[in-house]
Amino acid sequence: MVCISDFFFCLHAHQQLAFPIFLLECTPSACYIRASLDFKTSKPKSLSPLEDSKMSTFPASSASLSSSLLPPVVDDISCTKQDAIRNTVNANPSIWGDQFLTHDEPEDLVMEKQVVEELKEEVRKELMIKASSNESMQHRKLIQLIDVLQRLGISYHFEEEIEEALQHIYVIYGEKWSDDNNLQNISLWFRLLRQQGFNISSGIFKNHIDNKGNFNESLCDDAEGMLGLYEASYMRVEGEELLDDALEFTKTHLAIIAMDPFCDPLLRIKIQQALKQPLRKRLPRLEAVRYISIYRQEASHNEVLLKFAKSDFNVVQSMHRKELSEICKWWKDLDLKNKIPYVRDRLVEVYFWILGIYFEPRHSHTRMFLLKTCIWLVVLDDTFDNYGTHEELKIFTDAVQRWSISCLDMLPEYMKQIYQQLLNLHQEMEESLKKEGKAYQIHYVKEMAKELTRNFLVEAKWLKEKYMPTLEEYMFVSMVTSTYGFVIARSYVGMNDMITEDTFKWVATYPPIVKASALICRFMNDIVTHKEEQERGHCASSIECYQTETGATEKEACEFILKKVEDKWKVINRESLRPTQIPFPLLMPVINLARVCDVLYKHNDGFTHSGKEMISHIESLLVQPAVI
Ligand SMILES: CC(C)=CCC/C(C)=C/COP(=O)(O)OP(=O)(O)O
Ligand SMILES: [Mg+2]
Repeated sequence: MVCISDFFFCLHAHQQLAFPIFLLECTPSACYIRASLDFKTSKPKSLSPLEDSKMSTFPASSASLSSSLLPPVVDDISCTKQDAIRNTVNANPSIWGDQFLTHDEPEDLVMEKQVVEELKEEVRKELMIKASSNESMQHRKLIQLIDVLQRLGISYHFEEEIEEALQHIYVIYGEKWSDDNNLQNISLWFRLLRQQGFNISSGIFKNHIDNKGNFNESLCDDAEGMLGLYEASYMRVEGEELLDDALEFTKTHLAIIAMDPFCDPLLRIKIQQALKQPLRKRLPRLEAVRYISIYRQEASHNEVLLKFAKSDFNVVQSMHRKELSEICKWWKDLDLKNKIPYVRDRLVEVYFWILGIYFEPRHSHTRMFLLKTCIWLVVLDDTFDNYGTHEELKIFTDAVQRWSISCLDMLPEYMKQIYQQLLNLHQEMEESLKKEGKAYQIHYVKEMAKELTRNFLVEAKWLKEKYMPTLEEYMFVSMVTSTYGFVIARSYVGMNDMITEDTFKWVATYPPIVKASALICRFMNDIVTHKEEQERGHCASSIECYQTETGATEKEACEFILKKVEDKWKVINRESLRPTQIPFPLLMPVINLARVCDVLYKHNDGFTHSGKEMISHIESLLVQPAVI
């Protein structure tokens, strides 16, 4: 009999918190908990604030944790009777079936690729001509061109040129946008520069305020200007009251304009879409689909840009379909859908999520690694949140901390494959990174996986002990279990040469922008999933924590949490202003991850239960070609 008696201390990346997980005794075929070092009775000296918190009563739903028959897959686990209490909620099957398993390249792809290559150079020239000019008229056209390129989803071809062009604009107009008093142009200048991380003052908008401090009512006649100001105001940081006011003012008046029966139909659509979701929160790839259809209706549209955007979209879509088909085959071979049926089969939705982080062809390799580990993440989340018993989860967490194939024997049968996959995926990536001299990166992502399971285990413990954390305690743990730190670190693996060891160290400390993105995900997810989760048995969410702490109603709690989401966006905006702690382009996955939540979790849990809107998003990215 092999005996392993061990303490594990959970070290949070930067807070240096420590607490024991458990004491184990294992045999190769069976494993059980010999003694559990309870948080309340076995505190080591340096404890997490979580451990010192008072335990309060948690209103567990009567429907929670139903004792049920174990499926055959776990029959051979030796565990105590109480360990066998598990949730058995099975997820709805994927709505996509085998639709994405194969992919045939469209016949006209070769031609589309040719169009892209030809038009790319034409657009590049135009960009360079405008960027090298000293005339303010050309500069006006330059920022309009950059805006269109970004919205059409083709700016990734010209990242260096756009960076240089905006640098140039910043040097000339860092304080004030030319003599042009046109609100649409000022707003565009402001938004583009802020989006690119240039710290320009919002004071310029004071010109549009009367002596009582209100925005001039005359602006209401300038719908395009108001639309521009509305989009610009979403670049606000904490304390920018002027932009808070601008947002309220434009929201109110744009809604009135859109209701006017004489409003131009295209303008009405643009306003309605903007009010539904501001540009700052839109996913670039979805924006490309939307904007191609809007732009072609604009009288002033440029035919070359439109053609280029359409062909490029279709070329990239075909590449995405190839990636997805590869992943579908991998997933089918693993057969986890049948082996562990409690897991949500949300392959396509995960792919959508990853495309939200980056869609560009150059990230294909990293995207595939990220994709596989994120699919694994859903398996992990459902194991912790749904199927695994507390004791099994402790064993699993321990095995992840040890990260060794020798741990396989201590795991319950159904967990073996999950664990094996974890090791395989990282092994595979490590080998590929070694060739590029970047193997060190794997160490950091492994550490974040360990941290993630430790925090998942804290939540499992809260549930088991019916413990109600304070909102602050909850945020501390749940920003990690949002999985965004884990995902952001992975999005950097093999990404490009800007990535250094410091990049990974940076993510691991959850700097403000990472924390903000993670909490946006956590809060938006909580608002739409907390009811269903509480019914099936889940640790308290931010909604329950806040309600318990303040006596607020559920509606009030949701409003409070939603307000926090807006505050976190202000943090993202502030933290993306230069000088940034890591190179500005590396912040894009962090920002995009926050954007994904505004699509997935705005009205319901679009990830778990793909509704009409999500289906339409996924189809527009992966099924329907762009047409003009
Ligand atoms: C690409 C990414 C980031 C994938 C993550 C998938 C995932 C775990 C979603 C949240 O599920 P949930 O609603 O069950 O979350 P939680 O259990 O944290 O509430
Ligand atoms: Mg979950």
